[in-house]
Amino acid sequence: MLDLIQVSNNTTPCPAFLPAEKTPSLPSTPRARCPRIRTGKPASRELFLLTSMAATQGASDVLSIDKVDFLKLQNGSDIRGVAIAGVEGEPLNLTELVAEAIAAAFAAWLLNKKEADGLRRLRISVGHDSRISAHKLQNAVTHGITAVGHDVLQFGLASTPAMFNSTLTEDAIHHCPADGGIMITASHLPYNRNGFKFFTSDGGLNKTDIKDILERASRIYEESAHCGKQEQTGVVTHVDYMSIYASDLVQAVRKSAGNKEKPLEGLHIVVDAGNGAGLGLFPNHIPNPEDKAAMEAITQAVLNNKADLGIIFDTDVDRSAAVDSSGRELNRNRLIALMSAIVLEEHPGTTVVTDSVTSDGLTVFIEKKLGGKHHRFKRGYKNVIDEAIRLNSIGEESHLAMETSGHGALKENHWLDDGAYMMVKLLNKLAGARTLNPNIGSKVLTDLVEGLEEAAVTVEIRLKIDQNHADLKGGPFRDYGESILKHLESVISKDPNLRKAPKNHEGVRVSGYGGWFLLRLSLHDPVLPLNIEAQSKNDAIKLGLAVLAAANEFSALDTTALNKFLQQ
Ligand SMILES: O=P(O)(O)OC[C@H]1O[C@H](O)[C@H](O)[C@@H](O)[C@@H]1O
Repeated sequence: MLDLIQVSNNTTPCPAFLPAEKTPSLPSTPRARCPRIRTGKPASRELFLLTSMAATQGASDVLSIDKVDFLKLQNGSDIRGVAIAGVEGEPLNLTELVAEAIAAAFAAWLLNKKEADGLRRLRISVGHDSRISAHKLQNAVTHGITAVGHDVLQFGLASTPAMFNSTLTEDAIHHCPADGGIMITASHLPYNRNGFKFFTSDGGLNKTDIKDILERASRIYEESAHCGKQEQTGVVTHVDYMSIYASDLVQAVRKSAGNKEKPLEGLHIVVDAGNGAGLGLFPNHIPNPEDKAAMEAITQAVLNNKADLGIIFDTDVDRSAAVDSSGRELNRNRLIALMSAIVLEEHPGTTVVTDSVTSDGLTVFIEKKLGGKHHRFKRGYKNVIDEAIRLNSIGEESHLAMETSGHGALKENHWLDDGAYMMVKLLNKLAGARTLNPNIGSKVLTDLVEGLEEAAVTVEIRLKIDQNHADLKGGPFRDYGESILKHLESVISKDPNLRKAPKNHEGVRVSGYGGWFLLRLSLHDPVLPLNIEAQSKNDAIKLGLAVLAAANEFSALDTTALNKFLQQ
């Protein structure tokens, strides 16, 4: 299903859009020389009048743009910003013009990478989730790419894993593989945010690549203020890629049931598809399988409908979780245990890489019950996946990388961070079991996590660092956070009831009172998340008090949330 919507071919691209190293230098005092540019606001706020890139705004030839700190849009290996105005304290910073510059920067970055293969004209797939800012950003991204002479495959509503997959699919009729893919999403974040994830056939881009792209985007954004209106020279093609991707997933389930056409026939499965499609405002709950309200909603739907299984995704389908017919949640540690059971059946002895907040019970389950190895690494889905890839490269076999957040990737699926594929693995198991016993339901899945020890009390408390506090002496919050962790470590070493975890890759993880805690720095925010698991509230309080004793020494750390937990 192809729909060619636009072709043109002329005009010299604005130098701002050329790859960074080829950009001719602009006059040193461009604003004085360019007749189109005048400033009407104080220099400190640098307001340019911009004529180029205006097409997607539907604006007149002249519009104004604020100076933007592009690097602030980096969120690890993603780009995130505010795309809808109106939420107090969250000013708009992901405008269409910013999005255009970022897309042009990605194209320049990708061209640099692909030039070695002789590629001059790129094909970039663009998809989006259900947010209300999706269309305007899709148009902006498309314009940013076509204005520099590359082609766009517009997929429309798509999932993040599908965008990566489009760089691997061999399908000339649908113009695949794409040289690169852009997913417009802010994952499970609130409706006013949006952002980008970028892919090549090597996987998702890493932090260094994102920084490079944002630096290029910043130059493009500022320099484009001096150019005339850009004509789009690239071709835009609409491709119904989700049908291709979905049919691959359906084939996988059929195959696991001996190529039966309808292996799940008769089962009643409830799906919560991120709770935003169509509206994009997430009216019922945050679309996140880690979120309590989200899990309660899908559990209730399963019970009310007497369904056999419930499945829940986040908005861009890279996170997922399930609920069995009795309403038992299969998320967080339980979902990792379940996936480990499935993967270890296929690959005995393999290493399962997880994030840092996984439970001690999970280690025992993977190692003692399943005969695998649990490698507890850092938080962050990209960290976990990259670590699994690294282990394989040094000869340690690993087939599964998962986070308690519901992100997960399998070696057999190109290490694609894919919530839908995780659920397909569960459905495969179910479909396979039903070929032997047509009456079997989701109990076959629940039985696989039998024996997983779980703590009676599980909490995550997020302690904020006040970045403007005098205690930080103007320094970065990360340094302050590190000094808190260091101090905690020394306090712990003097407490005979507590033991630091022998192997630990992130923060301070400590066992004691029959449970454990982990205090670490958030990947992105000025926050120290504290996870505690214990067999009773009393034991959890003892662990919490040990943290509080160290934390109290640091006046820029807000311990209100911890105090509240301790007093409950
Ligand atoms: O470090 P935190 O603030 O808890 O955030 C950690 C989370 O950040 C992002 O959402 C990543 O996509 C997740 O993979 C990660 O788990």
